[in-house]
Amino acid sequence: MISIQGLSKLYKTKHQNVQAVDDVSLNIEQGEIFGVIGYSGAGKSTFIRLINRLEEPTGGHINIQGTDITNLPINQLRKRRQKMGMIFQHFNLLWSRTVFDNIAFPLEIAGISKSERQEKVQELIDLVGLKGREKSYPSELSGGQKQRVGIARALANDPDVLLCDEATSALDPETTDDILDLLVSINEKLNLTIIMITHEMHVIQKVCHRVAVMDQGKVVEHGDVLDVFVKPQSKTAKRFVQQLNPLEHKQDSLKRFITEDESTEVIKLHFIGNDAKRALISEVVKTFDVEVNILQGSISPTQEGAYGTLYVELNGNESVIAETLKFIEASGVEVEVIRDVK
Ligand SMILES: Nc1ncnc2c1ncn2[C@@H]1O[C@H](COP(=O)(O)OP(=O)(O)OP(=O)(O)O)[C@@H](O)[C@H]1O
Repeated sequence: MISIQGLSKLYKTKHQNVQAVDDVSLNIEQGEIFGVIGYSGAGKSTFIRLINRLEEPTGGHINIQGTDITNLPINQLRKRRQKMGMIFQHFNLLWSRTVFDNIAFPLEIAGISKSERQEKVQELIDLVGLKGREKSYPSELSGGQKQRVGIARALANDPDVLLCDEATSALDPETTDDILDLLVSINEKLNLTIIMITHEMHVIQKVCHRVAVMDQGKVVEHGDVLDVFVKPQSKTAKRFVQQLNPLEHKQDSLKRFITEDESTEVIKLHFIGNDAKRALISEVVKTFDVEVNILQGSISPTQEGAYGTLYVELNGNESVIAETLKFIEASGVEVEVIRDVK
Protein backbone atom coordinates (compact mmCIF):
# COMPACT_ATOMS: atom_id res chain seq x y z
CA MET A 1 0.00 0.00 0.00
CA ILE A 2 1.05 3.58 -0.65
CA SER A 3 0.19 5.96 2.14
CA ILE A 4 0.50 9.67 1.47
CA GLN A 5 0.16 11.99 4.46
CA GLY A 6 0.00 15.78 4.35
CA LEU A 7 2.07 15.94 1.16
CA SER A 8 2.96 19.50 0.14
CA LYS A 9 5.16 21.29 -2.36
CA LEU A 10 5.79 25.00 -2.21
CA TYR A 11 7.77 26.42 -5.13
CA LYS A 12 9.59 29.57 -4.18
CA THR A 13 10.56 31.67 -7.16
CA LYS A 14 11.99 35.17 -7.41
CA HIS A 15 8.59 36.64 -8.15
CA GLN A 16 6.16 34.49 -6.20
CA ASN A 17 5.54 31.43 -4.10
CA VAL A 18 3.33 28.71 -5.57
CA GLN A 19 1.69 26.07 -3.39
CA ALA A 20 1.60 23.44 -6.15
CA VAL A 21 0.56 20.55 -3.85
CA ASP A 22 -1.27 21.46 -0.67
CA ASP A 23 -1.60 19.00 2.21
CA VAL A 24 -2.62 15.93 0.19
CA SER A 25 -3.42 12.72 2.07
CA LEU A 26 -4.40 9.53 0.21
CA ASN A 27 -4.10 5.77 0.56
CA ILE A 28 -3.52 3.80 -2.63
CA GLU A 29 -4.09 0.06 -2.38
CA GLN A 30 -1.84 -2.65 -3.78
CA GLY A 31 -2.96 -3.67 -7.29
CA GLU A 32 -5.36 -0.80 -7.98
CA ILE A 33 -5.34 1.70 -10.81
CA PHE A 34 -5.63 5.07 -9.13
CA GLY A 35 -6.34 8.14 -11.23
CA VAL A 36 -5.65 11.76 -10.39
CA ILE A 37 -7.54 14.24 -12.53
CA GLY A 38 -7.40 18.02 -12.61
CA TYR A 39 -7.26 20.98 -14.93
CA SER A 40 -3.99 22.52 -16.07
CA GLY A 41 -2.07 23.95 -13.12
CA ALA A 42 -3.95 21.85 -10.52
CA GLY A 43 -0.67 20.30 -9.35
CA LYS A 44 -0.96 16.81 -10.89
CA SER A 45 2.54 16.62 -12.42
CA THR A 46 4.09 17.93 -9.25
CA PHE A 47 2.10 15.40 -7.22
CA ILE A 48 3.23 12.38 -9.24
CA ARG A 49 6.84 13.59 -9.32
CA LEU A 50 6.79 13.90 -5.52
CA ILE A 51 5.94 10.21 -5.21
CA ASN A 52 9.34 9.12 -6.51
CA ARG A 53 10.98 12.33 -5.31
CA LEU A 54 11.83 13.69 -8.74
CA GLU A 55 10.57 16.73 -6.85
CA GLU A 56 11.44 17.13 -3.18
CA PRO A 57 8.38 17.59 -0.94
CA THR A 58 8.35 20.63 1.32
CA GLY A 59 6.04 18.81 3.74
CA GLY A 60 4.43 15.45 4.49
CA HIS A 61 5.31 11.79 4.08
CA ILE A 62 5.06 9.08 1.42
CA ASN A 63 5.20 5.53 2.66
CA ILE A 64 5.47 2.79 0.05
CA GLN A 65 5.07 -0.74 1.35
CA GLY A 66 6.50 0.16 4.71
CA THR A 67 9.34 2.41 3.52
CA ASP A 68 9.13 6.14 4.17
CA ILE A 69 10.39 7.45 0.82
CA THR A 70 10.57 11.00 2.13
CA ASN A 71 13.37 10.22 4.57
CA LEU A 72 15.56 8.00 2.38
CA PRO A 73 19.10 9.22 1.80
CA ILE A 74 19.91 9.71 -1.90
CA ASN A 75 21.82 6.42 -2.44
CA GLN A 76 18.96 4.37 -0.96
CA LEU A 77 16.43 6.47 -2.86
CA ARG A 78 18.16 5.62 -6.17
CA LYS A 79 17.91 1.93 -5.36
CA ARG A 80 14.24 2.29 -4.30
CA ARG A 81 13.42 4.21 -7.49
CA GLN A 82 14.39 1.15 -9.53
CA LYS A 83 11.19 -0.41 -8.15
CA MET A 84 9.11 2.62 -9.19
CA GLY A 85 8.51 2.66 -12.95
CA MET A 86 7.47 5.87 -14.66
CA ILE A 87 6.11 6.70 -18.11
CA PHE A 88 5.81 10.16 -19.60
CA GLN A 89 3.66 12.11 -22.04
CA HIS A 90 6.57 12.56 -24.45
CA PHE A 91 8.00 9.09 -23.85
CA ASN A 92 11.53 10.31 -22.83
CA LEU A 93 13.27 7.58 -24.86
CA LEU A 94 16.97 7.54 -25.71
CA TRP A 95 16.96 8.41 -29.41
CA SER A 96 20.37 6.91 -30.22
CA ARG A 97 19.41 3.51 -28.80
CA THR A 98 17.27 0.82 -30.40
CA VAL A 99 14.02 -0.41 -28.88
CA PHE A 100 15.90 -3.36 -27.36
CA ASP A 101 18.62 -1.14 -25.88
CA ASN A 102 16.13 1.39 -24.51
CA ILE A 103 14.38 -1.37 -22.60
CA ALA A 104 17.69 -2.88 -21.49
CA PHE A 105 18.95 0.48 -20.16
CA PRO A 106 17.49 0.31 -16.61
CA LEU A 107 18.69 -3.29 -16.36
CA GLU A 108 22.23 -2.20 -17.24
CA ILE A 109 22.07 0.48 -14.54
CA ALA A 110 20.85 -2.12 -12.03
CA GLY A 111 23.88 -4.27 -12.90
CA ILE A 112 21.95 -7.19 -14.41
CA SER A 113 24.08 -9.64 -16.45
CA LYS A 114 23.91 -9.63 -20.25
CA SER A 115 22.21 -13.00 -20.54
CA GLU A 116 19.57 -12.09 -17.96
CA ARG A 117 19.03 -8.77 -19.73
CA GLN A 118 18.49 -10.54 -23.05
CA GLU A 119 15.85 -12.77 -21.53
CA LYS A 120 14.07 -10.02 -19.62
CA VAL A 121 13.97 -7.59 -22.55
CA GLN A 122 12.55 -10.26 -24.85
CA GLU A 123 9.86 -11.06 -22.27
CA LEU A 124 8.95 -7.35 -22.00
CA ILE A 125 8.89 -6.92 -25.77
CA ASP A 126 6.36 -9.75 -25.98
CA LEU A 127 4.33 -8.27 -23.10
CA VAL A 128 3.94 -4.86 -24.75
CA GLY A 129 3.42 -6.22 -28.27
CA LEU A 130 6.60 -5.00 -29.99
CA LYS A 131 7.86 -8.28 -31.40
CA GLY A 132 9.86 -7.67 -34.58
CA ARG A 133 10.67 -4.04 -33.68
CA GLU A 134 13.67 -4.81 -31.42
CA LYS A 135 16.18 -3.20 -33.76
CA SER A 136 14.15 -0.11 -34.64
CA TYR A 137 15.09 3.33 -33.38
CA PRO A 138 12.50 5.53 -31.64
CA SER A 139 12.37 7.85 -34.68
CA GLU A 140 11.08 4.90 -36.73
CA LEU A 141 8.14 4.21 -34.40
CA SER A 142 4.60 5.60 -34.11
CA GLY A 143 3.56 7.42 -30.92
CA GLY A 144 1.78 4.33 -29.62
CA GLN A 145 4.82 2.13 -30.27
CA LYS A 146 7.07 4.66 -28.53
CA GLN A 147 4.83 4.55 -25.47
CA ARG A 148 4.97 0.74 -25.56
CA VAL A 149 8.77 1.02 -25.35
CA GLY A 150 8.31 3.47 -22.46
CA ILE A 151 6.07 0.99 -20.66
CA ALA A 152 8.44 -1.95 -21.23
CA ARG A 153 11.37 0.14 -19.97
CA ALA A 154 9.39 1.18 -16.89
CA LEU A 155 8.63 -2.48 -16.10
CA ALA A 156 12.19 -3.74 -16.59
CA ASN A 157 13.10 -3.91 -12.90
CA ASP A 158 9.76 -5.46 -11.83
CA PRO A 159 8.48 -2.32 -10.10
CA ASP A 160 5.83 -2.39 -7.37
CA VAL A 161 4.25 0.80 -8.71
CA LEU A 162 3.94 2.36 -12.15
CA LEU A 163 3.59 6.15 -12.29
CA CYS A 164 1.96 7.47 -15.48
CA ASP A 165 2.41 11.18 -16.17
CA GLU A 166 -0.21 12.07 -18.84
CA ALA A 167 0.89 8.90 -20.65
CA THR A 168 -1.70 9.13 -23.42
CA SER A 169 -2.04 12.90 -23.85
CA ALA A 170 0.17 12.98 -26.95
CA LEU A 171 -1.70 10.12 -28.67
CA ASP A 172 -4.75 10.02 -30.95
CA PRO A 173 -7.97 8.57 -29.46
CA GLU A 174 -7.59 5.10 -30.98
CA THR A 175 -3.97 4.73 -29.89
CA THR A 176 -4.91 6.10 -26.47
CA ASP A 177 -7.43 3.26 -26.12
CA ASP A 178 -4.82 0.66 -27.17
CA ILE A 179 -2.32 1.94 -24.61
CA LEU A 180 -5.00 2.08 -21.90
CA ASP A 181 -6.00 -1.52 -22.72
CA LEU A 182 -2.35 -2.52 -22.42
CA LEU A 183 -2.07 -0.84 -19.00
CA VAL A 184 -5.21 -2.63 -17.77
CA SER A 185 -3.89 -5.99 -18.95
CA ILE A 186 -0.52 -5.34 -17.26
CA ASN A 187 -2.33 -4.34 -14.04
CA GLU A 188 -4.30 -7.58 -14.14
CA LYS A 189 -1.41 -9.87 -15.15
CA LEU A 190 1.14 -8.46 -12.72
CA ASN A 191 -1.19 -7.11 -10.00
CA LEU A 192 0.80 -3.92 -10.44
CA THR A 193 -0.32 -0.73 -8.67
CA ILE A 194 -0.71 2.05 -11.24
CA ILE A 195 -1.06 5.75 -10.46
CA MET A 196 -2.02 7.87 -13.44
CA ILE A 197 -2.49 11.57 -13.73
CA THR A 198 -4.57 12.98 -16.54
CA HIS A 199 -6.81 15.86 -17.52
CA GLU A 200 -9.05 13.50 -19.54
CA MET A 201 -12.12 12.01 -17.86
CA HIS A 202 -12.22 9.33 -20.55
CA VAL A 203 -8.93 7.92 -19.21
CA ILE A 204 -10.33 7.73 -15.68
CA GLN A 205 -13.55 6.16 -16.93
CA LYS A 206 -11.82 3.52 -19.00
CA VAL A 207 -9.15 2.25 -16.64
CA CYS A 208 -9.26 3.53 -13.06
CA HIS A 209 -10.76 1.86 -10.01
CA ARG A 210 -10.56 4.97 -7.84
CA VAL A 211 -9.98 8.61 -8.58
CA ALA A 212 -8.87 11.78 -6.82
CA VAL A 213 -9.88 15.18 -8.19
CA MET A 214 -7.29 17.94 -7.74
CA ASP A 215 -7.84 21.67 -7.77
CA GLN A 216 -5.31 24.32 -6.76
CA GLY A 217 -2.99 21.77 -5.21
CA LYS A 218 -5.67 20.14 -3.06
CA VAL A 219 -7.57 16.87 -3.43
CA VAL A 220 -11.12 18.19 -3.45
CA GLU A 221 -12.79 14.80 -3.79
CA HIS A 222 -11.78 11.16 -4.01
CA GLY A 223 -13.51 7.81 -4.11
CA ASP A 224 -14.59 4.89 -6.28
CA VAL A 225 -14.83 5.93 -9.93
CA LEU A 226 -18.47 4.89 -10.16
CA ASP A 227 -19.44 6.95 -7.06
CA VAL A 228 -17.63 10.06 -8.28
CA PHE A 229 -19.15 9.72 -11.76
CA VAL A 230 -22.68 9.13 -10.53
CA LYS A 231 -22.70 11.64 -7.66
CA PRO A 232 -19.86 14.13 -8.01
CA GLN A 233 -19.71 16.40 -4.95
CA SER A 234 -17.21 19.12 -5.79
CA LYS A 235 -17.61 21.78 -8.45
CA THR A 236 -14.50 20.53 -10.25
CA ALA A 237 -15.68 16.91 -10.31
CA LYS A 238 -19.10 18.04 -11.59
CA ARG A 239 -17.42 19.90 -14.46
CA PHE A 240 -15.41 16.85 -15.42
CA VAL A 241 -18.44 14.54 -15.31
CA GLN A 242 -20.41 17.01 -17.40
CA GLN A 243 -17.63 17.01 -20.00
CA LEU A 244 -17.94 13.28 -20.38
CA ASN A 245 -21.66 13.24 -20.63
CA PRO A 246 -22.76 16.56 -22.13
CA LEU A 247 -26.22 15.26 -23.03
CA GLU A 248 -26.99 14.79 -19.36
CA HIS A 249 -26.85 18.47 -18.69
CA LYS A 250 -28.55 19.80 -21.76
CA GLN A 251 -31.96 20.32 -20.26
CA ASP A 252 -32.84 22.54 -23.23
CA SER A 253 -32.57 19.70 -25.69
CA LEU A 254 -34.61 17.53 -23.35
CA LYS A 255 -37.40 20.11 -23.13
CA ARG A 256 -37.90 19.87 -26.87
CA PHE A 257 -38.87 16.22 -26.56
CA ILE A 258 -41.24 16.56 -23.63
CA THR A 259 -44.82 16.85 -24.81
CA GLU A 260 -46.77 19.93 -23.80
CA ASP A 261 -49.53 17.73 -22.47
CA GLU A 262 -49.01 18.19 -18.73
CA SER A 263 -50.94 15.07 -17.84
CA THR A 264 -47.76 13.07 -18.39
CA GLU A 265 -45.05 12.52 -15.82
CA VAL A 266 -41.38 12.99 -16.73
CA ILE A 267 -38.83 11.04 -14.73
CA LYS A 268 -35.10 10.50 -14.74
CA LEU A 269 -33.79 7.05 -13.89
CA HIS A 270 -30.29 6.46 -12.56
CA PHE A 271 -28.90 3.01 -13.30
CA ILE A 272 -25.77 1.89 -11.47
CA GLY A 273 -23.76 -1.32 -11.84
CA ASN A 274 -25.82 -4.38 -12.76
CA ASP A 275 -29.05 -2.32 -12.87
CA ALA A 276 -27.71 -0.79 -16.08
CA LYS A 277 -28.19 -4.18 -17.77
CA ARG A 278 -31.82 -4.66 -16.68
CA ALA A 279 -34.69 -4.61 -19.14
CA LEU A 280 -36.62 -2.38 -16.72
CA ILE A 281 -38.62 -0.43 -19.28
CA SER A 282 -39.88 -3.58 -20.92
CA GLU A 283 -40.88 -4.94 -17.47
CA VAL A 284 -42.80 -1.72 -16.79
CA VAL A 285 -44.65 -1.84 -20.11
CA LYS A 286 -45.61 -5.48 -19.59
CA THR A 287 -46.79 -4.93 -16.00
CA PHE A 288 -48.62 -1.61 -16.12
CA ASP A 289 -51.10 0.07 -18.40
CA VAL A 290 -48.83 3.06 -19.14
CA GLU A 291 -47.29 4.45 -22.29
CA VAL A 292 -43.55 4.96 -21.95
CA ASN A 293 -41.90 7.52 -24.18
CA ILE A 294 -38.10 7.41 -24.04
CA LEU A 295 -36.79 10.98 -24.29
CA GLN A 296 -33.06 10.73 -23.84
CA GLY A 297 -30.53 8.35 -22.36
CA SER A 298 -26.93 7.33 -22.10
CA ILE A 299 -24.91 4.55 -20.57
CA SER A 300 -21.22 4.69 -19.72
CA PRO A 301 -19.00 1.76 -18.83
CA THR A 302 -16.28 2.10 -16.15
CA GLN A 303 -13.79 -0.41 -14.72
CA GLU A 304 -16.16 -0.87 -11.78
CA GLY A 305 -19.37 -1.39 -13.77
CA ALA A 306 -21.65 0.74 -15.91
CA TYR A 307 -23.79 3.70 -14.97
CA GLY A 308 -26.45 5.39 -16.97
CA THR A 309 -29.38 7.75 -17.01
CA LEU A 310 -32.64 7.56 -18.88
CA TYR A 311 -35.28 10.26 -19.20
CA VAL A 312 -38.77 8.89 -19.85
CA GLU A 313 -42.23 10.32 -20.07
CA LEU A 314 -45.06 8.23 -18.57
CA ASN A 315 -48.58 8.64 -19.85
CA GLY A 316 -51.52 6.99 -18.13
CA ASN A 317 -53.94 7.08 -15.26
CA GLU A 318 -52.51 8.97 -12.26
CA SER A 319 -52.84 6.06 -9.85
CA VAL A 320 -51.25 3.64 -12.35
CA ILE A 321 -48.33 6.05 -12.75
CA ALA A 322 -47.92 6.13 -8.97
CA GLU A 323 -47.88 2.30 -8.93
CA THR A 324 -45.33 2.29 -11.75
CA LEU A 325 -43.01 4.62 -9.83
CA LYS A 326 -43.28 2.42 -6.75
CA PHE A 327 -42.38 -0.60 -8.89
CA ILE A 328 -39.32 1.13 -10.36
CA GLU A 329 -38.14 2.34 -6.94
CA ALA A 330 -38.59 -1.14 -5.47
CA SER A 331 -36.34 -2.50 -8.23
CA GLY A 332 -33.47 -0.44 -6.76
CA VAL A 333 -33.20 2.02 -9.63
CA GLU A 334 -33.14 5.62 -8.40
CA VAL A 335 -35.99 7.77 -9.70
CA GLU A 336 -36.01 11.55 -9.93
CA VAL A 337 -39.26 13.23 -10.88
CA ILE A 338 -38.63 16.00 -13.39
CA ARG A 339 -42.28 16.92 -13.98
CA ASP A 340 -45.26 15.75 -11.97
CA VAL A 341 -48.61 14.84 -13.49
CA LYS A 342 -50.76 17.97 -13.31
N1 LIG B 1 9.50 24.18 -11.14
C1 LIG B 1 8.52 25.03 -10.81
N2 LIG B 1 8.75 26.24 -10.28
C2 LIG B 1 7.76 27.07 -9.93
N3 LIG B 1 6.45 26.80 -10.08
C3 LIG B 1 6.14 25.60 -10.61
C4 LIG B 1 7.14 24.66 -11.02
N4 LIG B 1 6.52 23.56 -11.52
C5 LIG B 1 5.18 23.80 -11.45
N5 LIG B 1 4.96 25.01 -10.91
C6 LIG B 1 3.64 25.63 -10.65
O1 LIG B 1 2.91 24.73 -9.81
C7 LIG B 1 1.54 24.69 -10.18
C8 LIG B 1 1.14 23.26 -10.49
O2 LIG B 1 1.82 22.85 -11.67
P1 LIG B 1 1.75 21.37 -12.24
O3 LIG B 1 2.58 21.29 -13.48
O4 LIG B 1 2.04 20.40 -11.16
O5 LIG B 1 0.19 21.28 -12.62
P2 LIG B 1 -0.55 20.26 -13.58
O6 LIG B 1 -1.87 19.99 -12.96
O7 LIG B 1 0.33 19.09 -13.86
O8 LIG B 1 -0.77 21.13 -14.88
P3 LIG B 1 -0.38 20.75 -16.41
O9 LIG B 1 -1.30 19.64 -16.79
O10 LIG B 1 -0.64 22.02 -17.15
O11 LIG B 1 1.06 20.36 -16.37
C9 LIG B 1 1.40 25.66 -11.35
O12 LIG B 1 0.95 26.88 -10.87
C10 LIG B 1 2.80 25.77 -11.89
O13 LIG B 1 3.01 27.03 -12.49
